[in-house]
Amino acid sequence: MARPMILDGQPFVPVIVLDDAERAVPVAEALRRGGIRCAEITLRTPAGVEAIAALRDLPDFIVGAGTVLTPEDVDRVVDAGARFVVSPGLADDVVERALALGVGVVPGVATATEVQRAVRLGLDRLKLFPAGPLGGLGLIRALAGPFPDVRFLPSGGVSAANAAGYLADPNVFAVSGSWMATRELIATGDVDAIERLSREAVAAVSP
Ligand SMILES: O=C(O)C(=O)C[C@H](O)[C@H](O)COP(=O)(O)O
Repeated sequence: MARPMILDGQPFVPVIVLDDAERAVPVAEALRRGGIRCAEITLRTPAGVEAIAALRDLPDFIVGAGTVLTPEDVDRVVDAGARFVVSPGLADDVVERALALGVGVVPGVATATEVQRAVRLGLDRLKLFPAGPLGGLGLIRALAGPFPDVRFLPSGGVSAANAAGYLADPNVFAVSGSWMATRELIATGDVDAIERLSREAVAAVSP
């Protein structure tokens, strides 16, 4: 039985890479108009922390941080208002700091060894990264054998074409990716496309 978590009820976690923090609010509002109410703002760009701060008080929207690599990263994104942190890989000190601060934490795993270590840290929601190259649903099915209580957030190669397939798997709690708000759409300010792609993603999994 999975413990409650901040991303419950959010099947899509957009991965947002911002070159300019001023784009954060228009992008998040476009996601929200399309029916997506959370985003992972990556620390891949220097604008990341400022963008998280810009979104912390946006109503009906959960902001988190991605590419969180160190405990110091956890501190600065939580200070800025992040309510969950995501990492590409598994680092015990990052997980421990996030748990101590009481924010959601979804580290990346790619092997059974890493799943086992994450479970021992007390986690049952893990990002599978990079999901596509690693084997996608086939790997999730295989890992669900020894780890039936673990639920995954596939990321890396998730698209409009395969998102619904992932989400139909009982060991997937959400999918993440950049396809509905690519760096290019963000840079050109094409919020209409971001809204449309978000709406299409949501519609594809709605009953
Ligand atoms: O930035 C991070 O911290 C990451 O872990 C990587 C992202 O989750 C994937 O790069 C998203 O993959 P795409 O949807 O294929 O673009």
